[in-house]
Amino acid sequence: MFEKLRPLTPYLRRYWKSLAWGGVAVVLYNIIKVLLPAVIGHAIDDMQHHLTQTIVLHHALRLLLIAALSAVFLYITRQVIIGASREIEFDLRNDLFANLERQAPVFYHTHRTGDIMARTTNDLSAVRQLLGPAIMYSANTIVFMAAALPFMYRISPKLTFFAFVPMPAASVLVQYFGNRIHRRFERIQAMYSDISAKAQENFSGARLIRAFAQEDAEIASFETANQEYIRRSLHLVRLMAMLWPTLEFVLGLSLMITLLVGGHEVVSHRISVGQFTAFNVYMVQLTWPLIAVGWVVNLFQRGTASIVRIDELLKEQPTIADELTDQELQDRNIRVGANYFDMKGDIEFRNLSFSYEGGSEVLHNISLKIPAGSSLAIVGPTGSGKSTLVSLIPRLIDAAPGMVLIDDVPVRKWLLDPLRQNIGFVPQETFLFSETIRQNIAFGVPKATADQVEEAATIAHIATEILEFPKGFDTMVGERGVTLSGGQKQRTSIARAIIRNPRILILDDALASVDTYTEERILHGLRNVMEGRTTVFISHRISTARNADQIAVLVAGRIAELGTHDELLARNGYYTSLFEKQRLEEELAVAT
Ligand SMILES: Nc1ncnc2c1ncn2[C@@H]1O[C@H](COP(=O)(O)OP(=O)(O)OP(=O)(O)O)[C@@H](O)[C@H]1O
Repeated sequence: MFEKLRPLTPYLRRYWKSLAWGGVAVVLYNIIKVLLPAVIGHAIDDMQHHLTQTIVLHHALRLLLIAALSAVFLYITRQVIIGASREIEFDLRNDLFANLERQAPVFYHTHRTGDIMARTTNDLSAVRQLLGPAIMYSANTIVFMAAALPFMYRISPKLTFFAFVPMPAASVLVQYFGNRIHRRFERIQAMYSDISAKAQENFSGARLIRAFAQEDAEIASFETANQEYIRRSLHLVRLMAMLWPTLEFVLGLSLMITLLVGGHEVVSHRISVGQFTAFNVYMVQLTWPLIAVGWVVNLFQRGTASIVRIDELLKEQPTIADELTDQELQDRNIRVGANYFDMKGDIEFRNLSFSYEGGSEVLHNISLKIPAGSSLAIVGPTGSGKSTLVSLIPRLIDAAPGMVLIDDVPVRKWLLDPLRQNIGFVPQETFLFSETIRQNIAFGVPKATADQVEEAATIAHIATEILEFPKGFDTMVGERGVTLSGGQKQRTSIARAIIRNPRILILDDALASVDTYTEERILHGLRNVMEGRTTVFISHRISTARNADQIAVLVAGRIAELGTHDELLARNGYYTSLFEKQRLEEELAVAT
């Protein structure tokens, strides 16, 4: 079990001072507490001999002092140990989030959000309980036992021996139940992850579920999962329900033995009534800690199951990360000096072939140069690999080394930060945060001024619509605010890319939801802003593509045609047929 706790070592080391102070407080608390039965025993013995008002008062004061001191040390124990457990939980949560934040986008395709959420909440809380209450109670139990045993032994070795006879049985029981609790708890947590994932998908997919009238089916399916969860939980409850009374029975057994053996010792005058009472008080004091062992074991088992699950996420290495060796970094710095982070914006795909993990090849032997300051439009049938191709530029996915280059340097030999800071990317699926429109546009540019935000919005042709909202740019978006239309979201997303003042702008079908008139005005604005910068845009519309310096037609992962609008029309291929089709559509639209 301790092997499984190894991931906690660095955190425990960080708070060793607090934990050491907690340890000192535990020792002092228990030393004080162990004096209580002795005082009671003396008081009772005194009652049988020479009891005076003063002696009673003395005993009472001693008890008061013990109560006061033990209260103080208990306070310190709880404050320090529970406090440290909260601090460790805080650090773990931060580390977890930071590691999740570094993962490549593909990580979130292969891991369910609900499962990740369950690990960062429920499991984290189980680990905190292990570090706080579980450690505190077990330390208290162990120290109190160690402190009380010499006192009990002094009263009567024989009585001590018999009183503790049932204890090995308790330890065997705890061990046996502990293993089973651990296994059951793991199964419960796995089910909890499933339920969280299901709930999360239902909330995100609310529109789809309503549109397909699948509420009842989803409720039924959720209930099935929930039933399985409760079934597994009740399994654990049954186990716990057996553990506690069994432990209590074992303790009852030892109290009975104490009475039998102790009574005999008193009758034969080997120990006094006071001593016998003190012994019983020790046994009673031991009852709760020993019963708590069952609970503590449960906390330990839950905590270890959870730390394993958390550690899996902590150990996850980002599949896309900086690949420059220190030597390469140094060489590059010397060669380019302070301008290392500067980018001209030349893009090249060199004999690029690409397949997603476990899948067949999506892009085949693509060679293409996009000179800095020029524009490239990519058109092609759906699923032909357009998004895949542009995602390789900011390394959202990685091709084999040397296949994608910027300024003649393979993208994998760029540092991720400067690479991505120089690229404005508008993905196919827009995502806005539940913040103000201003914050959404200024995302990644925290120092952006109000003027810059408005200017970016003007170029993206969204400013007028934003200013019509009662709170203008300070309007909240999403769950706590307005719902923007698909086209408004796209344009906000374009403004977000523009404000970064990127050397390379990539628009992945980012004008699909705006009408052709607005599209033309946005493109016109972009042409001015992107003067001397590189633009790559994917489109299904000829109207978007026609003015680009180069147009690439991608069919089934290969470049089928490449050239300017006029050159491609002259070839009479896919591009021409797309052009004819769209011209016909336009004519029909005008005619009707
Ligand atoms: N994350 C992924 N994992 C595995 N396969 C993927 C992934 N993303 C895309 N693909 C596959 O790669 C191929 C190309 O997809 P891609 O999204 O690049 O096409 P596209 O030309 O942009 O399509 P569209 O015009 O419909 O957006 C498709 O067959 C798709 O199923």
